Amino acid sequence: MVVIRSEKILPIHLPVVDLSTERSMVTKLIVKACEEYGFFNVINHGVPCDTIAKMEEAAFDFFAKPVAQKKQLPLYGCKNIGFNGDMGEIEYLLLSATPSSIAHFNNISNMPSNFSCSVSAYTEGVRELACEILELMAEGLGVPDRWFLSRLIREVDSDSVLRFNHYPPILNKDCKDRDKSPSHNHTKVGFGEHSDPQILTILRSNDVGGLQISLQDGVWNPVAPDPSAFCVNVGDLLQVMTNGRFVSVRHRAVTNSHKSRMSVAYFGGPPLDACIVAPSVMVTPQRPSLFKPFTWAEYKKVTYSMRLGERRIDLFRNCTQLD
Ligand SMILES: C=C1C[C@]23C[C@@]1(O)CC[C@H]2[C@@]12CC[C@H](O)[C@@](C)(C(=O)O1)[C@H]2[C@@H]3C(=O)O
Ligand SMILES: O=C(O)CCC(=O)C(=O)O
Ligand SMILES: [Fe+2]
Repeated sequence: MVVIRSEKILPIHLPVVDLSTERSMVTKLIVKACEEYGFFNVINHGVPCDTIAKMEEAAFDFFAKPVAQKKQLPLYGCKNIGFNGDMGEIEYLLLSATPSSIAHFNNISNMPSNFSCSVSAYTEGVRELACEILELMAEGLGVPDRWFLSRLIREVDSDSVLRFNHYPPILNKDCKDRDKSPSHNHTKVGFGEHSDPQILTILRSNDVGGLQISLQDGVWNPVAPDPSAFCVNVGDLLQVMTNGRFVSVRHRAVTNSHKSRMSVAYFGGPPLDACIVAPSVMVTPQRPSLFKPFTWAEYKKVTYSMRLGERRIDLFRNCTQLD
């Protein structure tokens, strides 16, 4: 029997972390946000407005081009997400963002030069921000090696990715006449429900809402857009490396009926051969090790063989755990 669960929509305000405030305060706030929401907004982040504006302008220019021209770029995708049949009302660009590939963005054929320059500057800015946040997390968690997380995405062979998502406006005609109540939003799924597999995601969007997070099964919490902030979220690997203290929360993006939405996500990932395991301070008799150790190559292989919404992290749980 197929059970159809009705979805509840409850708007939410994410915790806001102001990086210009006192360090010990910031570390505490970040830890609390990652334990309770897996998501937070960061302000006074240090990435220059000009770098963000140039990247966004170049990306909008790219998405405004005719489809035939966009399709010439091998990094471009439309409607199909991944290789396992997932579809969404989305078009996107997916780029490797390792330190060495950023340096070679200019050599990608068909990539307009203003785009590659602005994307390189942006990627360097958000990678630095991701490293800073990972160091604050390590401090907040009381891990003696403050760089145990940031080192993984600073490495030359770190496997990070940059994704530009463009959601054209779509009015869901099926809903139009059926239910006109304001609580029923006439939207379509642009990017289906999933968790991010890497360590940390740094997401930015224009001022159009669409991101929703799920803190409870069957309940979707729309997140208000804030173009002056970065939305940071815990990835699966960080959940493992904190022995489950931080949560990799499922999220999705819906389209807006009237306005174009663009989000840009930097996914900080480690080198393929990095061993993913929680440091000893995170494992105690009260909190035994929840996950088996694995390499990012192993996790990535499983991830890419599965559908977007599948709970891949469960395959790496220790069987003795209770939760
Ligand atoms: C269906 C898929 C797309 C995805 C790889 C996967 O097999 C499952 C995870 C998906 C995801 C979600 C977060 C990021 O957008 C992404 C780049 C990633 O690392 O994992 C995508 C993958 C993708 O679009 O290729
Ligand atoms: O567009 C968004 O706000 C979310 C995109 C996302 O979750 C992703 O790219 O993994
Ligand atoms: Fe995501």
